[in-house]
Amino acid sequence: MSEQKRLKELVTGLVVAVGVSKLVDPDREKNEQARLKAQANLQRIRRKRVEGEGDGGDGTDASRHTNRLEDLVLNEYENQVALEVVAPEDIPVGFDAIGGLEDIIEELKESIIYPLTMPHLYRHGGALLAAPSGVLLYGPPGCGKTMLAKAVAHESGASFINLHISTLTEKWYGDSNKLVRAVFSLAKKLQPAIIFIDEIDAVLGTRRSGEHEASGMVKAEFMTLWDGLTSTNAAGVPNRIVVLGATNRINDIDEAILRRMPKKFPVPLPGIGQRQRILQLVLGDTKRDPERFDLDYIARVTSGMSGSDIKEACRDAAMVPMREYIRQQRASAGGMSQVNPDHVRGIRTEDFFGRRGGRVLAAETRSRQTSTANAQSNAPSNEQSNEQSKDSSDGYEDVEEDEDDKAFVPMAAPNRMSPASQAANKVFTRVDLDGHALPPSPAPSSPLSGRKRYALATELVYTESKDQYGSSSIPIYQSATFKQTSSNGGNEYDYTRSGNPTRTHLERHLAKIMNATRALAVGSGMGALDVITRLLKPGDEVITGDDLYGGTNRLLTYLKNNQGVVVHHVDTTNADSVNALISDKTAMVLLETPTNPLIKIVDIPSIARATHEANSKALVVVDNTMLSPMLLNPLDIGADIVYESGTKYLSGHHDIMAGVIACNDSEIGDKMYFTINATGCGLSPNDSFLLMRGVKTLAIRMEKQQANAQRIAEFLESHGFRVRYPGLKSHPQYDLHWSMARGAGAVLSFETGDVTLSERIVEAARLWAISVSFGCVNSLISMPCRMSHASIDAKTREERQMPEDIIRLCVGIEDADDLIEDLSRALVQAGAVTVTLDGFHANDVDAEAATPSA
Ligand SMILES: N[C@@H](CCSC[C@H](N)C(=O)O)C(=O)O
Repeated sequence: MSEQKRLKELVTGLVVAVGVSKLVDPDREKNEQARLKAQANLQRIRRKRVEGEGDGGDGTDASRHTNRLEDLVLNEYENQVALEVVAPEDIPVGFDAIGGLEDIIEELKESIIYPLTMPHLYRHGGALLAAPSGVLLYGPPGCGKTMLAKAVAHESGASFINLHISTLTEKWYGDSNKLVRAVFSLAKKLQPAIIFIDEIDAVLGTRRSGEHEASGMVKAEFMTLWDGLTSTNAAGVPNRIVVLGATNRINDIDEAILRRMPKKFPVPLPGIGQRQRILQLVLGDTKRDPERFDLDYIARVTSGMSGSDIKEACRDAAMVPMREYIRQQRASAGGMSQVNPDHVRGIRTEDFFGRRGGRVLAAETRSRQTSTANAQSNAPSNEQSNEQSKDSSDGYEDVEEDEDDKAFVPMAAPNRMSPASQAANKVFTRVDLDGHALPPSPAPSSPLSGRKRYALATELVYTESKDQYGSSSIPIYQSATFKQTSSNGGNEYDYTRSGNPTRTHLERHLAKIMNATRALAVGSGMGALDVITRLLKPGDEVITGDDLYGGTNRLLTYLKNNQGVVVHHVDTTNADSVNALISDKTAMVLLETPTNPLIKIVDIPSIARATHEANSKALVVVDNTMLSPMLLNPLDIGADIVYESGTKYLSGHHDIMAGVIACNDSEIGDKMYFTINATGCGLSPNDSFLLMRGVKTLAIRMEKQQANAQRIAEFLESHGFRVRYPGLKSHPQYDLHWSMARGAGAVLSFETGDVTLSERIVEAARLWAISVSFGCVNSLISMPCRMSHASIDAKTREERQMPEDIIRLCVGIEDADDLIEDLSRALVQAGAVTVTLDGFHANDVDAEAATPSA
């Protein structure tokens, strides 16, 4: 046999032998690798402990009573578990990297670290002074529970067994139990040791009927061995092993397991101070726009977000300047060949509020910063029952530990904090216009927080609240006052005039759907305009329409007569008329579109552009009540402030009065919030709840109301009436309207040419209620000059050419045929139409009065 042939046979034999051995024991290789890795792991622990031996400078004796690690012989299962062991010295997180948790840390030291590290001190107290064998950290995901657990291991010098569910899940029946036994036997060999189980609810969740037998056996085995930890060894030395669990679903943990963790520590969402630190750390050396980045503001609006959410929001925001730069480069002549990272602009506040498709909401030339406050912390106290501490099941994963996690410093629940740490963690770091601590005011609903932005119909329904019970609907916090934790305050809310959780929830939701960074809810639409017009001072000039809601006209007239504000009424459908009046005294341009009741259309983008070009300080304010955010977002097309009567479409049932305001400018938002707090016009908790409920059905109501309105408008037009409705092609500003809006709304008007005829029609209607207002689910009919606009005196109405006979129809969600039938009958009964064998036709209407003017 040649040398070459022999070599070939040898190699073949070896290959076969290895193959056969694999067939005989497919896990052999895996086990061997585990053994080697585990040995390497333990070797590191041993080396560290030997280095630390005799180093009793800190008063601890971590190495005392420890088994000689070089003598450790591990079985195959212990080897598998040993893969999850981390030497305390290898954990880069200590208590000094955690801020705001002093009380919890102190308790952790007393109840775990000292008994683990100085057992001789505790011996005289017997079992009473031993470390508890189980400790639970619970709270929302992404708040640093894992980091806290690791810090405990680091500080105590204990071996850290980071137990993953996959470690205990073995395919061979019975192996899982062996692994559980290995966890405890290894912990005994390595003690002091911490067995850390993240998401303990997944491993040791509530036992249920029908549960797999193996799973039940694992839990039973785990509990038996856990109970054994309380026993002492032959020398009377207690075990120094603690099972440390972390969960964001405390209610899902088996009762029997919970009893074995007598110490429970809430780790709530980060407070304002922690969020500032998180932002500092996560943003690191990310380039910031010195003029347009407000870290404090971002810290405030991220209230209610976990550390991992904030990190995700930062990641999204940081992409905006980069994306913008790449687009510019692609579009430029130089293309991508001349990219220079130094030319990428710094991150701005507005980058945190990007909109779907990367379109940034913020107007390029205007500051988009907003100040807001904090949401309530929902973390229950240590003593609270499990039921009370159930966290919302929002499906977020807890953050993986990495360097960035140093930022996820949890804050103790307020009622656990000492006055000193409360002072250090003072919640309200901002002051109002008078220099007083700024109480809570609304933050936007969704700084991106890494989540997809849905279509409006979805966003209207989808709410993000971290209610402690996961309530689907925001609770009504029917409370005027909120208890504080010390004389310094310390809680998020103090007095409902200043802020109320139900109102805050609504305001955040409104901000989201109105494409604003700040929304405010007050007692009525006119209350909203009152808040806005308090931005004016004597000598300021306001330019507004000549076809204007009566209440708006009344308030402006009051300001003109009593507050030294100059008010110009012009035809705002003609942008040139507005432009001609703009001067450096112009403080506000106040627009309605469609106008009420003549349904004229105003070109918001053109007027806003011209206004801002002529006077950058002038504010463009839009009353969007006629369309609602469902059909128009004036802030997207140049407005600075938008307001609406929440009594109308937003609530939809005419069972509350409400007003909402939205903007994207922090200073303006602060000023308006100041007025609301100072005057006490904030929306009540109960009405906030109702408005929130109404908003959720806005899309479906508006859809039906609009479809009905279109049918009615076409019906009237086809019977010879001149109808004012932007859904009709005959509307002279049809194209302009559709260039801005997503729908025509559900308010239309028509004239009869005769006031008494109009009266007869209105009074003959049965299904159509004679009522002011609009946007409600039931249909209304009114004569504006007698009703909603009666506050405009007859002379002014005449000057402004308001047709006294005009009838306004506000269409509801009823069956359209019923509405048409009732209206037909009313028209016939009132004598407004001539009936022929072919149907009926409007009697001659004064064409001049009835033709909508552009
Ligand atoms: N009597 C009230 C009339 C309210 S009108 C309500 C609504 N804005 C509408 O246009 O119908 C008043 O004096 O303000």
